[in-house]
Amino acid sequence: MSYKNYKKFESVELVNRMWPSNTITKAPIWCSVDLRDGNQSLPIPMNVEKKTKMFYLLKEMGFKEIEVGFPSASKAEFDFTRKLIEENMLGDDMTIQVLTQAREGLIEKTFQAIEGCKKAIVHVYNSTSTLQRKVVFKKDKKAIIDIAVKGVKLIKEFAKKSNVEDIVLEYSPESFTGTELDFALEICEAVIKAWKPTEQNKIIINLPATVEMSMPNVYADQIEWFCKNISCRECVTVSVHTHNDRGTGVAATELAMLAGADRVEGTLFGNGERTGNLDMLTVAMNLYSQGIDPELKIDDINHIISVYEECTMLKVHERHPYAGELVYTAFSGSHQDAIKKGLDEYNKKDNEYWEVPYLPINPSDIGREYEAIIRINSQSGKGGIAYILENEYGYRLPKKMHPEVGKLIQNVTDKTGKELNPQEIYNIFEKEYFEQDTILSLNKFESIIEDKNTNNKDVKVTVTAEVTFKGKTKHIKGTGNGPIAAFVNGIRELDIEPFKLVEYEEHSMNGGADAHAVAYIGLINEDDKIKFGIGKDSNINLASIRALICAINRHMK
Ligand SMILES: CC(=O)SCCNC(=O)CCNC(=O)[C@H](O)C(C)(C)COP(=O)(O)OP(=O)(O)OC[C@H]1O[C@@H](n2cnc3c(N)ncnc32)[C@H](O)[C@@H]1OP(=O)(O)O
Ligand SMILES: CC(C)C(=O)C(=O)O
Repeated sequence: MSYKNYKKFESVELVNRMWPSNTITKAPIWCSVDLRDGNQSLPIPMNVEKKTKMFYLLKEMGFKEIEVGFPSASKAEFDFTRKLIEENMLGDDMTIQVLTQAREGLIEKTFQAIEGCKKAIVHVYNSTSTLQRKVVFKKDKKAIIDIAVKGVKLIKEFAKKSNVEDIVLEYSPESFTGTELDFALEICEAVIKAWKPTEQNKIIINLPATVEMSMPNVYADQIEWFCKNISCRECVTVSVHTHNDRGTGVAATELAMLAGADRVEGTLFGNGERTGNLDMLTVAMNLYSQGIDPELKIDDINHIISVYEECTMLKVHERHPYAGELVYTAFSGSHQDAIKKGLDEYNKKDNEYWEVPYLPINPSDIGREYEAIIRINSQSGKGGIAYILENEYGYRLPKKMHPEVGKLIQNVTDKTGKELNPQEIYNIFEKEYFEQDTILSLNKFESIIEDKNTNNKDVKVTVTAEVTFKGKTKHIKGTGNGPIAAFVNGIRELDIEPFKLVEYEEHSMNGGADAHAVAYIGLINEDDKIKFGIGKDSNINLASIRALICAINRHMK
């Protein structure tokens, strides 16, 4: 490796740079190039059937401008464009965009492809970069301008003859980021002069980072410089089209929007040449998470992923922003703890804004509500485990019980090193608290409130019960100010190590006919060790007694 083989990207001389102080307040005009730029970079390009499927997805999502292909490139591209038009697949408010090189035969074929369409954007490009002028075209600047202008004039002629009611021209100085800015401006001015746009019939000038060559702030400088220097700015829709070679395609687009871009081209999940195009979904979700309407329908991200994966045969990465399988999941203890507390707090009141630690958006906004937000492995903590037991199984463990249950599960994840799914967690929990070998068990139970007329303080409860203790049947009787106290007094005669009841919580579970009470009891023994028991029953008194017996058994085990 030799870093000396590479040259530094020159910064832009921009006086009174404005974009750093600007803010984004609305969605740009979106244009999906999935069916063209996305398609041209696939090992197996989409056929007409897959393009149709992808088209309907983009339509459903609310894209009004879609680059449907490069009709002069192949039969599939041409046939798909025809199908769209002939089968009337476009919505009234939609415009198709078609790409062509600035070559007569290709332009002619492009116009044949869009025959009969109401409105179309004809997108013509030629590379303008210093490098491509030298090594690909071997032409000077004037000759490169000639290619563009001739192409535009041809489009104008074909447009006059065409039956398409409304034709918008888009011109891309391809490899804009590798082009001297003054030359990019010069060629665009020549194109504008040849096309003669007006405020009502604007031209789209698309400034692609065909290859991402610099930091996103430099791209923003290029866009601001261009917007400030182009004549007839009001007749021009400035469009950006970034790629992701340095991994900053999203950042470059967002800064370009600050710098004056009106329109954004990109693809779903950033499919496209090499490292891909701009991921439009990420930009849209970034807007959404700042309280700005993205003007795209993204509320069923799983559906979008499934159509995308089927059509492109690519996979959305597990860590993909907003969409990846793991992005709404926390394995690590401190994250889980904070998420659980944040969700508890959020669900308590009518909050105006979503604010939950580690979750920039509410996953349910994009249809991810059924996903396990918290997943458990050896990095996880008690908060996450408590979250699973509560959310999946309805057990609201007392806070003081979390360390005990956490340890129970962590012992298993430490041993196996594997992730435990909720069912596996529940199985361990159930075995520990409901299916343990018992030293003490309850066979029959009856409680009588002795003095109904006194106020609560003086209520006396007498409990009679049959229990099995160390394999022998025993009948016990005890009195106390409640069923638990009465039962505790009743079992004093058994040979049970002394304990003190220090924690008690209860809640109901499920509803209607299937309702249960769940009680949690924490006992400390003479060594000051706390152990919890859980009891579940349709009767709250019995739930408490069962919790007490469970805690005793766990202590004596
Ligand atoms: C950055 C981008 O994504 S741009 C879009 C790129 N997408 C695609 O290329 C996908 C579809 N393309 C194709 O199927 C084919 O390239 C076609 C059908 C368009 C053209 O095919 P061909 O003419 O057989 O081959 P090819 O593309 O190699 O043509 C290169 C010639 O066109 C010239 N050329 C390349 N781009 C342009 C342009 N935008 N305008 C005018 N001429 C161009 C080249 O200089 C070269 O000229 P030469 O033959 O005199 O050396
Ligand atoms: C045709 C142009 C806009 C392009 O796809 C690119 O430069 O990446």
